[in-house]
Amino acid sequence: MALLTPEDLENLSMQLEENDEIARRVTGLDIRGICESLYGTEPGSEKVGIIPITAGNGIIGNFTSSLLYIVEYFGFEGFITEHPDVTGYYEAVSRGADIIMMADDHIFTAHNLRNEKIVSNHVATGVVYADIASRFQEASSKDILVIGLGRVGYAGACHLVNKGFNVYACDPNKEFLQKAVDELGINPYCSDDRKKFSMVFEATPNADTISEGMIEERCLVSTPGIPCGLPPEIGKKYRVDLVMEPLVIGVASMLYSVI
Ligand SMILES: N[C@@H](CCCCNC(=O)[C@H]1CCC=N1)C(=O)O
Ligand SMILES: [Mg+2]
Repeated sequence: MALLTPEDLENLSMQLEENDEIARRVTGLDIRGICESLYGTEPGSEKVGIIPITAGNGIIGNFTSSLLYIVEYFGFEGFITEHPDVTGYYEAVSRGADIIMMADDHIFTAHNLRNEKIVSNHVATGVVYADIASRFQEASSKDILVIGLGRVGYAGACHLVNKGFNVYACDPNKEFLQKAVDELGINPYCSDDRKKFSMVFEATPNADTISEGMIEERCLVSTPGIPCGLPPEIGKKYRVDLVMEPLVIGVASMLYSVI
């Protein structure tokens, strides 16, 4: 999984404001509205304990402080434990956390101790970015393209199939593609197909995964990025609206999915 860097997490509030405005313009809802509509939930007074984890590559600068900012922005009460790891877990529960958030290099999870709901950042991120793409108000049909069928892309594709969209998907890994065809009934797509889309959900760890032949004149691309799959010159030429930021939208989706 692509690990965040402290630089990815600089000026999150500006990235959030920009994406809130774009989401509102192209879907009619801001991030909060999309999460409420997606999960049918609203924040109560849940207390969120954020635990730094030293496993693997260890602490990422700005990570837990970014989580605290996001938790509070969406109306929850949050705190970062003084200690990391197991000691931090004990501290969070002792301090009355209703929801525990923590991440090693493989899984970033939110676990609600009260209703026992648990979610990974992969699933929550895939679902919310796919949902954003599917809400494009200028979409010309129910056809939607999913690029990447890893843990994030697969979760998003599954959500879109359940919402009744015509899901076309591609992945260089033929096993990932076959699994999605077999289990989700998606239509396999390859870039030399003549079909163009006005809604694209991209979930790959690569740049330049979106090519001119894939997109219609008006098009919404929704992706957690890192890096961005849309080449800037194509974005300009086709007046593409892009919803992309590294952490906030995925974390908001995690929180709303476990309350
Ligand atoms: N153990 C570290 C956090 C490690 C997070 C690694 N996971 C990612 O970078 C994922 C999360 C969203 C995008 N990539 C700490 O507690 O500071
Ligand atoms: Mg995100």
